[in-house]
Amino acid sequence: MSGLKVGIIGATGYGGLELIRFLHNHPEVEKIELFTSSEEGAIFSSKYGHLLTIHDQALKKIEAETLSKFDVVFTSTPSGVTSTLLPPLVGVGPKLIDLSGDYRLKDLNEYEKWYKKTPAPQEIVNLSVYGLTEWNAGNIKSAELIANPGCYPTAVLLSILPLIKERLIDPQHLIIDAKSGVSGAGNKPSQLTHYSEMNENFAIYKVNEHQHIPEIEQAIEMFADAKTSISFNTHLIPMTRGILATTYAPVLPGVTNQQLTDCLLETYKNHPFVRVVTDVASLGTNRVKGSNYCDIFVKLDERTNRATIVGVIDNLVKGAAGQAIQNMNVQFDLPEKTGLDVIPLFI
Ligand SMILES: NC(=O)C1=CN([C@@H]2O[C@H](COP(=O)(O)OP(=O)(O)OC[C@H]3O[C@@H](n4cnc5c(N)ncnc54)[C@H](OP(=O)(O)O)[C@@H]3O)[C@@H](O)[C@H]2O)C=CC1
Ligand SMILES: CC(=O)N[C@@H](CCC(=O)OP(=O)(O)O)C(=O)O
Repeated sequence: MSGLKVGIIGATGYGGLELIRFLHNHPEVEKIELFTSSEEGAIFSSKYGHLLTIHDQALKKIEAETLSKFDVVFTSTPSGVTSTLLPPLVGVGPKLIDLSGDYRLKDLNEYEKWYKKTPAPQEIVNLSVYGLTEWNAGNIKSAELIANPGCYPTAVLLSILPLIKERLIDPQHLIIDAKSGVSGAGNKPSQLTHYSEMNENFAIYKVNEHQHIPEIEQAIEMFADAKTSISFNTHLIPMTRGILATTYAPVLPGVTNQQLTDCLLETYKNHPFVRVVTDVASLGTNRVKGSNYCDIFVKLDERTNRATIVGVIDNLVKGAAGQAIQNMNVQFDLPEKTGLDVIPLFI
């Protein structure tokens, strides 16, 4: 299908801006309209000067009637918003792709516990499809509502799922240590992201309480058929974009380094956005910056019989807007790279 009409709710946020950047060059997208909850009528390029002459349109009010006429509606809003915003739009026309955490957790008690918000109706959560593209394309294809994965879960899951599924590592003792750039926290200022407190600082936050813990555990059960309790912690790095997540996992008896690497290569041989890096010198956030790539790496520590597994993404692209558009491509039978085939920024 070509000539897609796309609406973006939360266009003024960081995820929204990245959706616009990629959809602007998407050959099958004919029209992009931008919706706001707080700045109706504002000219978008007067808020974001880098879009001058490119997106000079006025921001529109969020109305179900207007949105129902689009082919796709992306929502890039804080958690707790789409749980009430999206149910009236389900099944009335547009494919819905939600970048927030509101539809990712199937157990509503878990959602309430980790997000501390009122959950969406269970029947709508039940029909939502988890949008980890490389692992769920079959279901994504026909989904009415996609729960786009969180940024950390994307980096973690793409790197560890193949090794758990092939029973090369022990899922019961996973220790995951993840670091993120500041754009992961969105554009709303906070104490955590305050420049003078974040710059030249390296901090741990949400210790043992990060909302992505149940999401990662749910996906390990869903895609690799293993129930597990992970240790997962997150750190803020004084840079704008990027996530690097390192998992430490015991390998099962007799497993070799070559088997671990071969498993990743085999799993992703037909997936253009996941690159298996074998030279660690080529691994880092600037190798994926601005792009939809996820770079992964594994190395066995023969002294401890533990594997060190690394996943690297740009949190705003593969961790948010890029994966959301990759999912749209799957839904509309387009090659996954359509509109996303850009080279990382590197420098
Ligand atoms: N930043 C990242 O790296 C990632 C973010 N996410 C998730 O994606 C979502 C968006 O993140 P991000 O873009 O960083 O966040 P931002 O804070 O940058 O932007 C969120 C936008 O949501 C809109 N908004 C706020 N309240 C409401 C409301 N009540 N109704 C409708 N719209 C509202 C605002 O626009 P306006 O005032 O114009 O309506 C705002 O610009 C979040 O749920 C986040 O957790 C997921 C993966 C990665
Ligand atoms: C650096 C930073 O603060 N990152 C955010 C990522 C938030 C996110 O993407 O979370 P949901 O989509 O699950 O709400 C965090 O750690 O909470």
